Order: sequence, then C-alpha cells, then structure tokens
Amino acid sequence: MSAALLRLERVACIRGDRLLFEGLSLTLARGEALWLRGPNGAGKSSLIRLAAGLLHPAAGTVERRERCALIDEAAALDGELALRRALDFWARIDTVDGDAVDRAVAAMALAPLAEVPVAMLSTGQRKRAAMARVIASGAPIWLLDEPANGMDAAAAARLVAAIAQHRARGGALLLASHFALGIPDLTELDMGASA
Ligand SMILES: Nc1ncnc2c1ncn2[C@@H]1O[C@H](COP(=O)(O)OP(=O)(O)OP(=O)(O)O)[C@@H](O)[C@H]1O
Repeated sequence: MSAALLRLERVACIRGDRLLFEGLSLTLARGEALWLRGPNGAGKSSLIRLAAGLLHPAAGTVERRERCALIDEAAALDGELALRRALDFWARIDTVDGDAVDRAVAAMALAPLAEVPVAMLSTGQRKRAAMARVIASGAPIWLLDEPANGMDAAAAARLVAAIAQHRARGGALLLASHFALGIPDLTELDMGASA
C-alpha cells in the first residue's frame, strides 16, 4: 500500500472569528483525485490553502509528504514578463528544466502566446498559463482551486487530459470546484452548508 502524499487529521479552520469546519480528516494517495464540493462560502478554498500551508489549522495536523503546486485566485506569474519568461522563472525555483516548460506549454496550447506579457492575457489564457506552471513544476501534489474558471471547452479538455496524465504518473489532486469537469474516478468530499 502506498503512503498518503497528503494527510489532514481532525483539522479545524477559523477565518475571521468564524469556525468554518472542524474534525475534518482526509488522505490523498498517489493517483487519487479528491473533489471538494459545496456551496459558496463552504470553505473549499480555505481547505486548499490549509493543504498548501498558506493557512494554519486552528486544530489538527496537515502533513505533506511531497511538493505541492497551487492554483488559486492569486496570480503566481509576473504580469510584466512575457509568458515564457514568467514560466521559466518558476521553473528555476522548482528546479525543473526547459523541457518541462516546453511540455507544459504544449499541454496547454500556449506556444503562440509565449512572447505576450502575462498582464495582457485574457482571463482564460491566464488560467491556462497558471495551469502550465503547475504542470511544469513536476510537483506530485496538485492543489487546484477552480482551475477551469474562465477556460473555454478546448482548454478545459486540455486541463482534464493533463490531470489524467499527472495521476497516471503517480501524482494526486485536490480539486475545489463547483463542477466535476468530467474528471473520471473522483472521490467526493462534500463540504456541506455555506458559511
Ligand atoms: N481572509 C479572510 N478573513 C475572514 N474570513 C474569510 C477570509 N477569507 C475567506 N473568509 C470567509 O471564509 C468562508 C469560506 O470561504 P472560502 O473562500 O473558503 O469558501 P469557498 O467554499 O471556496 O467558496 P466559493 O465557492 O465562493 O469559492 C467565507 O464565509 C468567507 O467569507
């Protein structure tokens, strides 16, 4: 049996002065995709940020056994850089080579946009660029908060294909989304009522 890449044990999350959830436990194994679903305000993004280490749990533990790559509403790519240079910047931080960036650019069909400054990309193009950064990172744990928002059907299909390849290579995925996006074999975690 393979060890979990990510494990949350009896985690509680407080934002502002409100308890969003408590006693929440989950494990994410290699090849697994866990879909966080629930209404606006249920705490899906907060759980993703807890998993990433960007929020600290009010109780419980978060254990990451591997590197994570995150998409959330915050922009990771430098808006002033041409897309390719912005991706190369992150590749150096992630210590991956140019081939990894080439493959990620191809996976999200971004080659024609390589020289366009990130700030000039459209909403969907920016989401594709963010996804390319995740793909290029080589991180085994993907934490994706509404990754398909703003993507057209072709881009969403590329996202689903990239997720399938990631899982086939032993990667895992925590997905916060209002839609299953057509991803097969998802484990669901219903975050319940809105906060
Ligand atoms: N920085 C913050 N300070 C205080 N409260 C916050 C903060 N960020 C989020 N919240 C609150 O935490 C609750 C959960 O927010 P979160 O973004 O995790 O929900 P969500 O399930 O991802 O919602 P959505 O479906 O709208 O994206 C909301 O009530 C929100 O107002």
